[in-house]
Amino acid sequence: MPILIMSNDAKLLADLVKDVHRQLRQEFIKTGDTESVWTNHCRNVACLKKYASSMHKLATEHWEQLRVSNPATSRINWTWSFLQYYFFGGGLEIQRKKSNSNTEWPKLILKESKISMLDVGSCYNPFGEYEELDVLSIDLCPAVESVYQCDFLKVPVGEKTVLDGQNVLNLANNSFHCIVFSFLLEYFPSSSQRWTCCERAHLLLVEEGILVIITPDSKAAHSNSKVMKSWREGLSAIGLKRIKYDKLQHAHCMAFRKVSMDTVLTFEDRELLSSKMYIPQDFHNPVDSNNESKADVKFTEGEVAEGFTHLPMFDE
Ligand SMILES: C[S@@+](CC[C@H](N)C(=O)[O-])C[C@H]1O[C@@H](n2cnc3c(N)ncnc32)[C@H](O)[C@@H]1O
Repeated sequence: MPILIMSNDAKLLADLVKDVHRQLRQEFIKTGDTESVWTNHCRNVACLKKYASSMHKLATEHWEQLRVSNPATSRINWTWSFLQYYFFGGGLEIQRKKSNSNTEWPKLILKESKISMLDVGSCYNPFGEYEELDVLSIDLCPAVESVYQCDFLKVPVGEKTVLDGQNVLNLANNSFHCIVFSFLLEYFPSSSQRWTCCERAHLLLVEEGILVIITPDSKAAHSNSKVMKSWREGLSAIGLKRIKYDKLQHAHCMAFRKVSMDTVLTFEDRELLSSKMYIPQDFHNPVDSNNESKADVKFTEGEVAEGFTHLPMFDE
């Protein structure tokens, strides 16, 4: 297996990206106020732009080399090959048979044989290269012109998808065959924001549509199996059933199938399910002793040390 040796340039870029994640977490731990931390972050245009150009460069100039030398390490290749299997290679029919229910599944219609994809936190539109995908790429701060500006946490969801220039004004319910969160969820400092993203994905997907979640981790699969299990349980409670999991060299790659339409959650349900979307970094800062959700998750010191402390392709 080829080893990724990070050049000095790649390390600087990765440090910049990691620093933004770290600062957001620190602000959140200090104030406990997700809303104000997020609003301030979104106003910091200089920081967003620096992040966007660093991430773009890191992915296209450095990680791309690894993709070419060892395609099996690529989150982009993994996603594409899973979508081909599911939508064109009989995977969807296999899932219907497996579910063993009498559900009358609606016909899943591909427009002009294309899979409509929403790539959230796209940055540089990595899925734009595939002709069979009709991609709407969105980002808080796009690095390239083909990506639309949109805060996925806040954008209204309704009847239609409405674009205005380079901005997304509205996203349509039940309209996407696939939604991708590639290296997105760990950007957020709170598990409630990660949960909001997943609930929104559920709303936006057609029935039997696929949510792909990719999260960085260079450790062995078992090191964070507890975290991945927790995410799986949370998402299954709203009818997003995990049907594929692979551990790549630097990432966990997962596909969730939307198997049910309606989920009515109480405030308490939502609190509990949000807490399932934790990442080990949520508990790293020693000043977070007031963080109540800490009591819900028991990590041994070893587990914390083995956790996502290595934000993989960012750390090596
Ligand atoms: C680590 S980068 C991942 C880029 C790309 N998906 C990849 O796999 O290389 C995370 C991206 O998520 C974007 N992002 C963070 N919060 C977002 C939000 N609320 N709405 C849209 N994009 C967001 C960031 O601006 C950043 O470009």
